[in-house]
Amino acid sequence: MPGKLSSTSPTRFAYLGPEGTFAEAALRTAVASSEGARYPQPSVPAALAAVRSGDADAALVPMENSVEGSVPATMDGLADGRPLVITREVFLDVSFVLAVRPGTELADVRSLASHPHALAQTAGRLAELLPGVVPLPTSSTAGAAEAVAAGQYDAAVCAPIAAERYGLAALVEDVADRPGAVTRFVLVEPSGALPAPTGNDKTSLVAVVGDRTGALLDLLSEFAVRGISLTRIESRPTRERLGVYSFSLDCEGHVADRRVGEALAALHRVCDDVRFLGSYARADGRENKPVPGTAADAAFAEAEAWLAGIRAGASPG
Ligand SMILES: O=C(O)C(=O)Cc1ccccc1
Repeated sequence: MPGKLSSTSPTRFAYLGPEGTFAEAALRTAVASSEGARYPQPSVPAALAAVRSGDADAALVPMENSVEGSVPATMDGLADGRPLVITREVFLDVSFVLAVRPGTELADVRSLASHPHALAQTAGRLAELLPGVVPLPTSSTAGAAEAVAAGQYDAAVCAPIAAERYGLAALVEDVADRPGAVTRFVLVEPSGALPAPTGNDKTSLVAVVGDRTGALLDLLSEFAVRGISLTRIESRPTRERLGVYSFSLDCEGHVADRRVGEALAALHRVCDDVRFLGSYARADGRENKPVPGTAADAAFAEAEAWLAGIRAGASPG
């Protein structure tokens, strides 16, 4: 693996590279350089593989965008393979420039490349600016900028900082169709890492439901009856056959909270498969909804004591 760090290094952070990606910007906002070394990877699967192999201690990868939705490589990379867990989420405002080699004008641009999410968020403007130019996907925005510098494409959609990093000129600034886009990144670590509850946490998981009537309703009910609010749910193909899906979701609360732990245990009973993807501090600037008194840890503890009493032969109270 290029640039592998020695095991005596401080924390080794893999990220979707090369230098100049939004993932790098997100990592810089989340982790001071004194806390570890940054370690660019050519793709999301490569960043996750670096953690699985032990070449990196953690990886920062894009999870979803407010305009374009989830990043399939991250969703599928976390759902399959050796288990990893999310220990942190990071939100980043993204804005794009159309970057070219200095001297290139719009009329010279015959090829254009970027990460599919960047292309999707700029499709309207690009069609106006460059009619007839078919955009090509790359594994990152900065990867496209690097390829433009190498003469592989005429233009890239990337962060202003990537244009600078690869000696390109920003021919058009702010090329997004909708201003204000936010991307959510996640820091993932080997399974077993579990940040302590903060009181405002989220839990992520993937559940495979059976091909039967009401299977998704059963899954949702386990959250609803315990007063747990979902913040995201989406289906992904399991790639086994059409008709079998996994549901990737985030809910409010920490696995250490009784209601969340019991919901997870219930899913383990009612779903074909459940993978815990981590509990971590909520970082979108919003507060979890108030927990009904009947779903608080104290209510679970009281009910458990009551049941234990019955089982021990105490007179029903
Ligand atoms: O390619 C990048 O720079 C990334 O970090 C992925 C991405 C792509 C488009 C918008 C946000 C994040």
